[in-house]
Amino acid sequence: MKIVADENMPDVETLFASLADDIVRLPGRTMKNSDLSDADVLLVRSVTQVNAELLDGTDITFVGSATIGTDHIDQAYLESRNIAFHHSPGCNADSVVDYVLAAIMAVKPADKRLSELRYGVVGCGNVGGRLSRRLERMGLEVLKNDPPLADLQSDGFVPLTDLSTCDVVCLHTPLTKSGQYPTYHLIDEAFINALKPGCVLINAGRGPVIKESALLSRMQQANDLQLVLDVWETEPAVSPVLLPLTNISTPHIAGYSLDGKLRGSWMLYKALCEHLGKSYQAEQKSTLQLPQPIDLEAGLPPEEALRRCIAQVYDIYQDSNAMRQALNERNVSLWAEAFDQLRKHYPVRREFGSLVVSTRDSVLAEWLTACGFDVKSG
Ligand SMILES: NC(=O)C1=CN([C@@H]2O[C@H](COP(=O)(O)OP(=O)(O)OC[C@H]3O[C@@H](n4cnc5c(N)ncnc54)[C@H](O)[C@@H]3O)[C@@H](O)[C@H]2O)C=CC1
Ligand SMILES: O=C(O)C(=O)[C@H](O)COP(=O)(O)O
Repeated sequence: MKIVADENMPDVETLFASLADDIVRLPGRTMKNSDLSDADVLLVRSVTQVNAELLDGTDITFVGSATIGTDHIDQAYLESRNIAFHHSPGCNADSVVDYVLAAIMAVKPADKRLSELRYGVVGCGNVGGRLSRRLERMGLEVLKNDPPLADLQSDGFVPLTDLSTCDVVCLHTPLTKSGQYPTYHLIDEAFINALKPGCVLINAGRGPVIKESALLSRMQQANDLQLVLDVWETEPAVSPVLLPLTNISTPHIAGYSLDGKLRGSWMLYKALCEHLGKSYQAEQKSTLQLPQPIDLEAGLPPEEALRRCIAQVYDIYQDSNAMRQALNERNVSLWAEAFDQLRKHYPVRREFGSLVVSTRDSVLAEWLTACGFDVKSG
């Protein structure tokens, strides 16, 4: 069996060696039909468009995407050719939630406590659901918008327009252009113009969910939103006009904890084993080094404790500054390439849950557990 896999998927050789005679690694963005002529299995990330053009005439029987999102996959085509498809739902959801909490702490007004702000979450699945639960457990007020989920369980959701009263709005929908609730340009002029001055708008879902021209228009007229953009309408190309108007700008790395990436590869390994009727290890074993544990004195203000814990595992400004520097030192025509290079060479980042926090303060212990850390109290 021959596997062709994206070069940026970790652990493929270790996991899949026993299943394949040949494993070939290729850059995902430029994978083409002729690369797959004698392959049986294709493993991709979000940058490969998997469709008739890529697969017609090939003998691929299994496609795996080590991602949560599936907007790059023509699932109807795969079904029509009876090609099995699996992705990795939830694999990097905690990583995205960590990113959002780090972003909120980085850009929230210095004179406001977290509890003085109202939070809006659009899309409450794996990522938005976990984010909402963490925020609610932290005692914060959260307005949730998710029409497909609301249709199923009715309680606890509000219309999108209600979120214009929020101080922080986080976008976590898939990118869809059809169906009852399409998300393409969901965040349009009407929503953007209704946002409160000072609102923090965070997009760690998919770029085209925001109509960038409408965002640009508000920012050019009023420059009164705090923007945290991890995803971009035309990525890997980034708007050179929008970039300087953002507070935090990153190259689609919200889900790039090493934990999340390894989980994505593991989920595909498990799916392929099941597809082939082969047995596999019951659990994914982590060999990752833990971040330096942290001890927190009793009586520390909770937000200061959170700040120290986040600093131990993730510096979001480092990511943002790296992107700005890489783009600003190049001609705009080279930005797309630079964006992909930043993603390819992304440093090791661990999830909040990998940080062991010790404290005797039971209030802090409860709060930091809610924030997602591994707290040892007492
Ligand atoms: N920036 C990054 O690194 C990452 C981005 N993502 C993106 O985030 C998206 C969400 O991820 P998950 O939460 O795991 O997906 P999910 O499928 O678990 O949840 C998506 C939620 O969005 C809801 N939704 C769909 N249409 C909607 C609409 N019109 N308005 C409001 N809500 C709507 C769905 O009902 C569902 O509950 C992914 O599809 C992917 O595109 C995911 C991982 C990493
Ligand atoms: O899982 C998803 O969906 C994502 O957006 C991934 O974090 C994107 O990473 P790549 O697949 O583009 O490496």
